Amino acid sequence: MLAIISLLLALVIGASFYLKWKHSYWSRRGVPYMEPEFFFGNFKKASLGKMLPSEVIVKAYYEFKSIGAKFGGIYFAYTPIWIPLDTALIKQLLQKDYWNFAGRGNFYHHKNDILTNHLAFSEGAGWKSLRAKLSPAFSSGKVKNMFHIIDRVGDQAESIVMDLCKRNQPLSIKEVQACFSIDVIASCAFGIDSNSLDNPNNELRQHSRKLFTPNFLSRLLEQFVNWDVLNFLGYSGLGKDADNFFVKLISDMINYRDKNNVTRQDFLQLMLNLRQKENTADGNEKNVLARDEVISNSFLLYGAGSGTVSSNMSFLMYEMARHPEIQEKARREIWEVCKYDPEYKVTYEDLHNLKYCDMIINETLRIHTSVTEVRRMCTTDYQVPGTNVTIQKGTFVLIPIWALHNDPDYYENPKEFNPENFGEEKKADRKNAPFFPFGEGIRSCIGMRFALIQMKLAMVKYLKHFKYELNSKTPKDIQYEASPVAIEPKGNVLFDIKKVDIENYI
Ligand code: HEM
Repeated sequence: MLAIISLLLALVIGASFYLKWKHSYWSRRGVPYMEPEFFFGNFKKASLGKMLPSEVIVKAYYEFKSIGAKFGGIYFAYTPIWIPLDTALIKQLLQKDYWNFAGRGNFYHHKNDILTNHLAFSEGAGWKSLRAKLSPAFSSGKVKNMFHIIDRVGDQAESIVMDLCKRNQPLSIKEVQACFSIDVIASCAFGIDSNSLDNPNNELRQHSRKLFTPNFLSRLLEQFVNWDVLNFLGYSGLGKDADNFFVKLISDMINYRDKNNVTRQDFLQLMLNLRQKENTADGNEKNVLARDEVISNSFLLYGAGSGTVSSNMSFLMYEMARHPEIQEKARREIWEVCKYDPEYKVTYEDLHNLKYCDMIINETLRIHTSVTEVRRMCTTDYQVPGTNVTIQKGTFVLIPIWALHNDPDYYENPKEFNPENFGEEKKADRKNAPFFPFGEGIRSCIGMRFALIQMKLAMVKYLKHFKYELNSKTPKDIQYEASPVAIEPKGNVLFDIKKVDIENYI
């Protein structure tokens, strides 16, 4: 008995020394660090729901900045994460030295977990080749071809607002915008009319809700258990239900198009066109894009393109309701572009003339940076320039863009919503101020152009005919909640709607 107790005691003491040693990783490397706590590292409050994970990164940013450090280290449980804060260093990592950080370190299994075998999770040469194949699908010409899809869904959103206005009901912006974004991207990435605006509880929406619900337990499992073991045990990054649903949905659509010779101008078609054969170096033939790659990348565009746009539009409209004078200025610009005609249909080209709306979008992306960090994994040992610190291969890197965008050293009164931050007058100051809501460098967001067009057209649809005020149930101060792809405004955000008096604008 005594022997067993002694053995257990020795194991406990050994384990505790080992875990302490794991938590000394950054101090052993001479990197400033935030003091970790047992088991949780620096994410105890975040794990207990008392803080957002993104707020932990903001806290770390200011802690390191207060001691004049250019970078620092934190721990997710026992996994070290490196946080660079110096803007010159960040630019170097994302641009000149991007090849040292050619991965993101997400959970994926190429053979068995089809939906995670896509551009955003791929690394190195595989990523580079896939990115080159997919990039043409996001050119301005291709995005312009999809404008009519966004416009049609936008009209539907506009009539929903009209209907609510007539019935004197408040608008739940998160709900309507989520359906708006899902319908646009489902049409462009899967080629289906999902009709979430008319039927918010359809099957696609239900599976999407699960997809966008953060799952801390999964993230922990992925950190602690070998990925091949997880896969052997039947674990999938998204859950089996979601896997089966989305794979079947996209496969059915591919089969339908192949069988009926149907073509459309959307992302799915552009990827299907890449299935033609190419010659490989060894003289064989292979598809430029395999069928599974079409499925996983369609799914990626859906996942990356719906949550991000909808959270940003919800923040933007929240700010409009909080700032009636800014809302009014945007509306006047929209009427001007619409040639003061209530029936005028805005064109793709017209959107370029909405300069003040652009400023509002940028200010929203600055202050509420929905993708709060740019994530990388170090793929070859990297000596930080001007130091003797080496970041080891396999280290996670988080670039704290939300913190940088709200740092008073770069933006005066950073918590004040001020579109003038992106006006002509501040152009010179902006050169030194960090602003990269879509990331930076060769791996920045591939969907940026598509996202910006969608947001601007959504502004036209929401603002031209209606005014918004905060409903009494909606807090004046914006609070945040997390989703796996973005942060979004907390809770149900309701606005009271009034139809504008057209006489004031024509
Ligand atoms: C306002 C909306 C959006 C924001 C704020 C946003 C932000 C970002 C950010 C910060 C990244 C990481 C960039 C980096 O690592 O340097 C990213 C990557 C990506 N985004 Fe977006 N995004 C948005 C909309 C979209 C849309 C609409 C799509 C697709 C239609 C999309 C597809 C992607 C993809 C595929 C990647 C991975 C690119 C790669 O690894 O090569 N995003 N996005």
